[in-house]
Amino acid sequence: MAGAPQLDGFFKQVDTLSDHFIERLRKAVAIPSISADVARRPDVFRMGHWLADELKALGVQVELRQLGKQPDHPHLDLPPVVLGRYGSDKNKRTILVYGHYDVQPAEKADGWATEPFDLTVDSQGRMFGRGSTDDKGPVLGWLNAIEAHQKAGVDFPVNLLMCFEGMEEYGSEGLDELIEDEAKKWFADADAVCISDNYWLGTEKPCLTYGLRGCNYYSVEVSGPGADLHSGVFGGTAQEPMTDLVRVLATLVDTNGVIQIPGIKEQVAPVTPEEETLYDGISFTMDNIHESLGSKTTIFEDKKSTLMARWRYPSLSIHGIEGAFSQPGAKTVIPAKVIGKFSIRTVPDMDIEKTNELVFNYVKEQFAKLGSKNTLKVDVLHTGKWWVSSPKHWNFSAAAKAVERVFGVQPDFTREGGSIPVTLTFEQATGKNVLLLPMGSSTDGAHSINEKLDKRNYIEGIKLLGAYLHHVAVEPTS
Ligand SMILES: C[C@H](N)C(=O)N[C@@H](Cc1c[nH]cn1)C(=O)O
Ligand SMILES: [Zn+2]
Ligand SMILES: [Zn+2]
Repeated sequence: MAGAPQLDGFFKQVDTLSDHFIERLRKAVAIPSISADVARRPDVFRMGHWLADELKALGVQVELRQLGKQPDHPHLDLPPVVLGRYGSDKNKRTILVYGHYDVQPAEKADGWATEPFDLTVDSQGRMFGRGSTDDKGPVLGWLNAIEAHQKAGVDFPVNLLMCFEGMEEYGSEGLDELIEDEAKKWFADADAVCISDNYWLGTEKPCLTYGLRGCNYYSVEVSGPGADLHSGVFGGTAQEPMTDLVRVLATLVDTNGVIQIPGIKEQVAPVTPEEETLYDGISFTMDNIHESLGSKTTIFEDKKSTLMARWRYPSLSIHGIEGAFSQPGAKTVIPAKVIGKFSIRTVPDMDIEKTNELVFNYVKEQFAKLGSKNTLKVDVLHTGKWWVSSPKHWNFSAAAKAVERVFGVQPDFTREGGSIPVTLTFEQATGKNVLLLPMGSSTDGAHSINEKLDKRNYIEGIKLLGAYLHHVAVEPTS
């Protein structure tokens, strides 16, 4: 292959250092940096500082940016954004990478087979631990790639800018403003952006991702009694907030995922003839989704409808009820105030504000129909817009060559059902192409119990990130 970067020395070094890289992931997973849990905020800070120290030890220039207080908790400091710069050679391209060091909540009692913050490697090379795949493994992938270059004595092919945040799982509070602020400062030299924070469609074939759904997250509060009540004393005499709430929540979506709120589906962009032909070529089977779902309870029986439902149609999920009795046993309480949480994954051409208005009006209407004397409050907790770009850019062609080099296959070009709201912000603020380059696979269980990252995905993923940087350094401008 003429002009192909020499990568053997780097690859060999990654293999040599694999145990060390797993130990680095073990240390990261051990810090329970749960952004949604106020009590864990010191751990989120600890994680940000640990990451900054690891970067400094590798010779990366690091600055921590403070983002002020958290809007919905005015006394709580937001964790710092870790900015890094490695290299400043005017003759090299500059790549900006983003990731997050916060994680979803996790407790052994949720049903984990192992301690969630104790990385546990089984005989099949599955590394279980909260954040292993989302997103500590991929974030450390960049650090590991730097270290392997240093130890192999291989010149680092690009200048690397880094932006690692600690609030992604809580809606990336404060980050949009920072990105806009730094677009002409810390990020000014960026030629392209790469984000490693999503997953392959299956377990064997890597993919490059050019689209994400957005996320509008809502709360519905129903209150009435002055305090929690005895259901024997007050049952049948007091109007119960929980009864009202479950009836309202039940009107949002049906068993087949059809959103019942008028005006939502009307905003969805029509399927084009070009798009119709796209799905057949994607390496994805119903077995893939059944495996990652852990059951055969899919809404659709065919691949195309399933992919379309994940990528290009909105979905509404009900997540939980704050204030409701949820412990084992049979407590006979009537909760005085309950807050239901649900979110809508949004797609082109849905508008955030229009969607909020439709949701608020619908929820209020449904509550009014109950004729309850209780009080309803509906609110939006956070929003993030959908993102779709073109994969016809040198950033993507370089990544495709890197995939072929490391895995010996051509990647699929995919969209993602999840959301990384700052992707669009990076694209708009820097004016540069953004590529999503996932490390983990479809069975990793991000956000779920027993989250894991396969050792193969981690180690080959480090090679992939490094190979991408080599290819992107020499890829002709398209
Ligand atoms: C895809 C990414 N790894 C992820 O998990 N993103 C979250 C972002 C989010 C949106 N609201 C709260 N967090 C997700 O898609 O749920
Ligand atoms: Zn993530
Ligand atoms: Zn996540």
